Amino acid sequence: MASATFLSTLSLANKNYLLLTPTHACAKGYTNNFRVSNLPSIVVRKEGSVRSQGFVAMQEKGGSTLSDDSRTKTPHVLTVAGSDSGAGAGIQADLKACAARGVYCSTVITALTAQNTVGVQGASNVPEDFVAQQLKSVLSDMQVDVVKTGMLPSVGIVKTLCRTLREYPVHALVVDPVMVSTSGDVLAGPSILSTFREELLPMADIITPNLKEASALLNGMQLETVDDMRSAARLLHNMGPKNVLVKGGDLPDSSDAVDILYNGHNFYELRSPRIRTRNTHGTGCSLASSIAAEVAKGYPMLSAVKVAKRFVETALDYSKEIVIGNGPQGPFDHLLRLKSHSQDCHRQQPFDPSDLFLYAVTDSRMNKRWGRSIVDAVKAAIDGGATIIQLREKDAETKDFLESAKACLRICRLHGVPLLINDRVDVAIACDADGVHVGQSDMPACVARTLLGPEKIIGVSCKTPEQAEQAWVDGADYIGCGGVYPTNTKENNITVGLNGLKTVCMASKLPVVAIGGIGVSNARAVMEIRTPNLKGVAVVSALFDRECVQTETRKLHEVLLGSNIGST
Ligand SMILES: Nc1ncnc2c1ncn2[C@@H]1O[C@H](COP(=O)(O)OP(=O)(O)O)[C@@H](O)[C@H]1O
Ligand SMILES: Cc1ncc(COP(=O)(O)O)c(N)n1
Ligand SMILES: [Mg+2]
Repeated sequence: MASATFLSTLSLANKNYLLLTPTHACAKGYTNNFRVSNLPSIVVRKEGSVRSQGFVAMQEKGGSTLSDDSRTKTPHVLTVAGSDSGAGAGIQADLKACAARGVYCSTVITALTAQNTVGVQGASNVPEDFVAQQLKSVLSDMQVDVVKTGMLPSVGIVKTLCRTLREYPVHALVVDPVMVSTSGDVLAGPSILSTFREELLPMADIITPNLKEASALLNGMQLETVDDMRSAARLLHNMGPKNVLVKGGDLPDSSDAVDILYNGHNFYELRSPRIRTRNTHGTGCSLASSIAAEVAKGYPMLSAVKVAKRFVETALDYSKEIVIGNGPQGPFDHLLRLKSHSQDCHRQQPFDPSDLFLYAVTDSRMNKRWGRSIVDAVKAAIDGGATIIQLREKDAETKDFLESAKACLRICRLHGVPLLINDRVDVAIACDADGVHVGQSDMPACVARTLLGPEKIIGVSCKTPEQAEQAWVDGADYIGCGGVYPTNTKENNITVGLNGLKTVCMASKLPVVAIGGIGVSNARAVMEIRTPNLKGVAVVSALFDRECVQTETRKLHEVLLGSNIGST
């Protein structure tokens, strides 16, 4: 890097600093801890430090305030590892772990492996100079916080990495000294051991060997007990890394998954119950990436390791029964999403506006008055022809509400009827309902959308064209418009009438369901306003404040069919 980019040196608190231009600092990867776009700023680098810890940014105007602006940057982990064609371990596991932990992950690929749940069928190293090129591309531009290493299959690649890291220092280095896959296949031979010991380990903030790898680094030392793991951690620490985590996933006869963390002063024995599952392929890679992710967010090492271990344990527990591949070691599900899609009868259907045809909205007080449970009420409404259900339980205790919601969801899924939760986004998430319905003073639809994800159904109550427009902008799927007629279900509710309904329908880009005082006697009049996006009626009292929910629902269904709209 040309020395012309140095502005000058500066003495602050008896330490020498180099002042770099932001462009230069950015190119060198020194800007990890603050916002570069906040120009004009001067980057101050502590002279002689190899790492970027302790970097400070200083405003050019108003000279004396030093500020760490780290909050504005996206945490970024670079993984330097091998590709696993089966995507359980290696680069693919790293990407998934980082995504699950909410950090950005870039990738430098060191080797391609032909791999599945049976084992490793082949491997091909990426040429050393191309590894160097990938490293430079990412590190010179992308403000990496933490580098995490996995499969480093040759001495040349290890040396290339160490050299590049000296040129482009990062905040922390996490080394998973991958040598043997869980299936027992060799991923990096013994020839790399001395380069690991002499060059890479001393640069590491943490190394995460499993039992076999710790043993190999310690010339074949036998590791069979937790005490052995402690001794190994101490010996490995002498090789120079700041922290050593000896992983005990493969510890024989242990009912717990025990890992030992040693930082040169203290030992921490981290225990979690051993999950009984075949799906442990990629646990080591995912643990190291998750540690890197937490460190990139700014957490101290002990917290990072604890959170990472809890994450792997949670994902293993969630994934213990998923079936991928025929071999002895399956991958697990980092994003905790695969199970619900594999159970056909529990799959959520995509939203279809014609589902709004006969929309049954429960009310616990009414059901109580008639001596029926919410679950029985929902069952009866579905039997009578309800096409979508909303649980609107304003007085229920959260625990009871959640239990009823889960029971109702089972019934709804069996019948292919969507189930939404009124107002309580937390309950909807907890029971994996099909969506929520929110009012104008509830959680804004755009926030609910962020929490629920893109495919859940979101409905919003609207009385005006402006509210309908906002619902569209916020990413809602439908709007509920009313009260069309006066109703006792809601206190102080303004009645918009058929005219108000028509105005909102004509302005709305979304499908509309009419609500408020609607029943057998007036449903036809509502549907006869005949705007194409009015898809149905939502009903509370006319179904649930009656003796027989099923009969009332059926009657309303017939009236709606007679009005010749909507459902096909
Ligand atoms: N069956 C399991 N249940 C819970 N945690 C596990 C299980 N197997 C491994 N782990 C944990 O996963 C992480 C990776 O460990 P390990 O499998 O020993 O590493 P590697 O994949 O490198 O061989 C460790 O934190 C370990 O304790
Ligand atoms: C490309 C590649 N890198 C690493 C591993 C280690 O896997 P595990 O995390 O199960 O020990 C692997 N099997 N393949
Ligand atoms: Mg393993």
